[in-house]
Amino acid sequence: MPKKAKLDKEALDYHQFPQPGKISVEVTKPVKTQKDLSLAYTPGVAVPCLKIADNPSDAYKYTAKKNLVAVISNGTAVLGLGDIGALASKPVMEGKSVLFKSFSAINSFDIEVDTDNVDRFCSVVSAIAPTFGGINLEDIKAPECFEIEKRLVEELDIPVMHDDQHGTAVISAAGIINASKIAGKYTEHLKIVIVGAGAAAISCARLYKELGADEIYMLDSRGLIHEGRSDLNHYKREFACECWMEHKEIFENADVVVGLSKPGTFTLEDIKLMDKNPIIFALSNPTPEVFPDEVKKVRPDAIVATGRSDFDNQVNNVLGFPFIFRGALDTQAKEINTQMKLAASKALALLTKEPVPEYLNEIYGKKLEFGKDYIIPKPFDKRLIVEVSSAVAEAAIESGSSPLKDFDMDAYRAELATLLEE
Ligand SMILES: NC(=O)C1=CN([C@@H]2O[C@H](COP(=O)(O)OP(=O)(O)OC[C@H]3O[C@@H](n4cnc5c(N)ncnc54)[C@H](OP(=O)(O)O)[C@@H]3O)[C@@H](O)[C@H]2O)C=CC1
Ligand SMILES: CC(=O)C(=O)O
Ligand SMILES: [Mg+2]
Repeated sequence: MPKKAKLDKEALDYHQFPQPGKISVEVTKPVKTQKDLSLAYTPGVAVPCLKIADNPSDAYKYTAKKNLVAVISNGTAVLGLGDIGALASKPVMEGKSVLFKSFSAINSFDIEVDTDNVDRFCSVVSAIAPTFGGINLEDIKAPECFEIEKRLVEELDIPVMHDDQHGTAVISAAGIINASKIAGKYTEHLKIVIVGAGAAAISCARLYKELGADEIYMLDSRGLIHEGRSDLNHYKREFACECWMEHKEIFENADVVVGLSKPGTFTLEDIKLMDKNPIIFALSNPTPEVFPDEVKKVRPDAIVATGRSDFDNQVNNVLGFPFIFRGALDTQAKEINTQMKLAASKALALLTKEPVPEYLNEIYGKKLEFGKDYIIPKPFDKRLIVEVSSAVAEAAIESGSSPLKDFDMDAYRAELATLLEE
């Protein structure tokens, strides 16, 4: 059987057996006796209900809210598959819930909302928000995603983050910090081309600017985004360069290309034009813009990353949202701000340079060492929860997003280290 057909069959079997889907709900209190039932359900359950009615913050004390995040999509930009609808997005959203639980011990439900109307979507999400400690928006297309996130952040008193925007920005920024070091370049001097101008691309460009990069060229399905175009929304206009230029000129001597679009939107010919040690992030999922083995043939000096789990350098938001929400939930942060995102990027970049524990070398079947083929940590690295979540928590407190004052960071790090113990 061809390799692709074999993987397709394995993926379907994985999702179907032994029972359909990837998540279930577990009960955390004893429910074995009449007494248990009278505590868990009526009459006992009325007592915490009335406490919460008197004091809403008691919901964090008596319910699962504190450690529960909703993964919510309307299915309009599912991976790079496009607008396949709410129901068809469910395997991805269940998958995000799996990653929350597996990598940061956060409970999560996936919720697929069948509407592409911004008002309707926002009113559904804000109506169900009391259940949750945080909201992870996923795979909602641009430009609607920007308005949706803005409104929900303003309206709700729990952290709300659109993962495709900020998770992707945090991880790719960490990748750029490390790859530019390996390439012998400064982030401030990079010429960066971003192919795609949607949810992920716009937010990535904003965070790269925070890192000091200011030569950024962005392309959408109609080509270069420049001031002469009359078809740009104001999100794209933020990254319009002054003048139109030829496609060839955009890639000439570029240091970095970040693909956040779909397969085939830039080519090996484009990559050949780039500066020495080019950094190629082909991040579209499941099929990258270009494949690493093809890039390596034309540019052996390239540092290449994809969003996939089956190549080196997985630049994927799986390294972000579990740990960002962990730090935000634990500090009761009201929002996930730029300081928290930058702290996450820097923690990821730093962790990559540390010696890799032996269990990870075993999982990946090779010795992992900071360099061209290891620019970013691996998702199974159990140090991520400690390093990234504590960095996010610290930034939440320092930036004032968290109301907590006397937070014991050493004790918190020690607690984080125990969360993934079997
Ligand atoms: N690795 C990772 O962690 C992540 C990867 N991604 C990937 O990024 C991609 C985009 O996701 P997202 O931003 O959410 O989706 P959006 O739908 O918001 O954006 C898609 C963008 O791709 C652009 N595009 C389409 N065709 C071309 C083309 N020929 N040349 C240049 N740009 C083109 C669209 O242009 P136009 O505006 O003109 O329609 C649009 O700006 C997906 O493949 C997704 O899997 C996303 C998040 C995380
Ligand atoms: C990884 C991810 O969130 C995406 O490709 O949409
Ligand atoms: Mg996504």
